[in-house]
Amino acid sequence: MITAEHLTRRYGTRAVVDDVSFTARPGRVTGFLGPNGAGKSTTMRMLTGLTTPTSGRATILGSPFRELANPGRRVGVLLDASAQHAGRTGREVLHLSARLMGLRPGRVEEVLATVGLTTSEAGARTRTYSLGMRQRLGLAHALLGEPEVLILDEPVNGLDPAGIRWMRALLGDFADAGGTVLLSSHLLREVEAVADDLVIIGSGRVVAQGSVEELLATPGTQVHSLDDDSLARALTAAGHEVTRAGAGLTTSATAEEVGRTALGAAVVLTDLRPSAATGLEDLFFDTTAQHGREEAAA
Ligand SMILES: Nc1ncnc2c1ncn2[C@@H]1O[C@H](COP(=O)(O)OP(=O)(O)OP(=O)(O)O)[C@@H](O)[C@H]1O
Repeated sequence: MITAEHLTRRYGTRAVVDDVSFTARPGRVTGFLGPNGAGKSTTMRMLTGLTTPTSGRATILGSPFRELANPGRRVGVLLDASAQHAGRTGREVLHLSARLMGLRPGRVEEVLATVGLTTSEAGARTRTYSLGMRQRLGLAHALLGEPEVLILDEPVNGLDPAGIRWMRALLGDFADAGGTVLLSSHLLREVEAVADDLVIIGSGRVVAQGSVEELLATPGTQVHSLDDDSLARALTAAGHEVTRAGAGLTTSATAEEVGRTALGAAVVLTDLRPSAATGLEDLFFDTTAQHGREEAAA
């Protein structure tokens, strides 16, 4: 289990992560999706204790990451696949970490086989690796300590379609065995293929979250009003789901229900239409376009 509670990180006066809350549950692959610069890496760095939040809190398996004893055996982390020592071989990188974590002999060979790095690839210096090989080594490193939780920043980046299919199977098996997986991506198609749940972020804020099925099946209504806060409260109180979509709201309520709720709450509607989010792609564009990025589903 990974929990982010009101995580905020400011640089100067700018909040690059702004009040981000979500839970990644065991047995599920949670995709953390957003355009370039949305704040995914900064959030992951806060989850793993590398960046201190300005406010808010993150826990993994019930504790802040920095308080976990032997964290490599609880949480596998892949934040930057290029961060490995360029002059070491893949096998050396893994052996060093295995020794630090006190792992059983044979674990390195096991994990190399899991990620599909051949004997000759494992024996080559990492400076010669392609991006796809780096991702496989990074994943091997994350899996090495047989953790319960995986936190992976853009792990699919650089993999070919067969590699993406392989990654989906591997992460799916990890979650099926009770593990928790959080992986980020700026590419909707990649994450859609891998994730059970999604947290979508734009300009540092969570703009939508839920299971892929829920988010895919977003029939309902898009609404703009002169007082979205009051309308959101009234709709929620009436039992409807409400998602912030930049300026405006998306809700599970029908247009008539929105109209009646707005009347009861004395809120003036300025726009009311069936939700355009008929698929994840629409949803992703809807929720991120207002945040100034168009290339995200490229
Ligand atoms: N140390 C820092 N100082 C100042 N600004 C920073 C710092 N680290 C990140 N930022 C800014 O915070 C914003 C979010 O960056 P972040 O790397 O978290 O985004 P991201 O969603 O991971 O994007 P990408 O997909 O491009 O990696 C960016 O505008 C970035 O320039």
